[in-house]
Amino acid sequence: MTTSNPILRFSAISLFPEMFAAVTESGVVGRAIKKGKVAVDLINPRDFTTDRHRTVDDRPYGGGPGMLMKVEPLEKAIEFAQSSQPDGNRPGKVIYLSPQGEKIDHQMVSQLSQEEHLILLAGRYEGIDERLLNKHVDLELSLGDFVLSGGELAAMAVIDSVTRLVPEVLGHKESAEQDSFADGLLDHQHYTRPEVYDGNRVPQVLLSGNHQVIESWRLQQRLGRTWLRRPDLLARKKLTEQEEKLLSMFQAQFES
Ligand SMILES: COc1ccccc1CNc1ccc(C(N)=O)cn1
Repeated sequence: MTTSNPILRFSAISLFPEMFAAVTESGVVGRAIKKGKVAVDLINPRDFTTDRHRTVDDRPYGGGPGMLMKVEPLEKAIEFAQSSQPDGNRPGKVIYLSPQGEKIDHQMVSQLSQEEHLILLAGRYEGIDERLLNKHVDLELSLGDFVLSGGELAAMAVIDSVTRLVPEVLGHKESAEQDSFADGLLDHQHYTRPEVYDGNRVPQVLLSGNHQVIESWRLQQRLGRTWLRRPDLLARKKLTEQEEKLLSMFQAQFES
């Protein structure tokens, strides 16, 4: 079935393409694919091997533990992904997920959501040959300072977070804008039924029906929680006069 031109196309290059069913067959990404808003192609370097054993790993020069991804199959997979770009469009951006990459944050995700074609390279073993990286990779990105056994989970995190920001994917655009980090602050607390849970009541302000007071309380909680938990984020944010006032009231209560 040919979909109308998706807004954004992902090509995931991975030795374990079946892992991507976790995002392509459910939730926001699954629905966006059904709606033809995004597409996710799966490309397996093993399909580009020429030896009888379909070898995809290779030994590291200089010895040491572990293997690397074999250069030829991987390069052919990348070139295949790039060739699958409709004519006249900008070439796909090749992103390599690795612990050595630039830390991903909302700004980066937002920039990526403007692209037309993202080629995500999920590494396995100890990684890839540096010369292949220098030749083909446009952006090396990391989810954080920890090691996964493969880049697939990191690639799926990119697919999910970027897809949320593609216009009309979330339907009620609201929640993407309301996502924490969207404006550099953490999210406020959330409450739902029952009104009294485990002896704790829902904050009265949320039951008041006064939307102006509720919005102000929520903003104050976002400012206060960011101050308490992520002062690094707060330091990067220019606060309005109203925000300054709300935060200082929060700090006064906190320190009283
Ligand atoms: C030993 O694994 C590797 C070694 C080198 C490169 C890629 C991998 C694949 N693993 C990854 C990938 C990404 C992240 C991250 N922090 O984004 C963590 N692990």
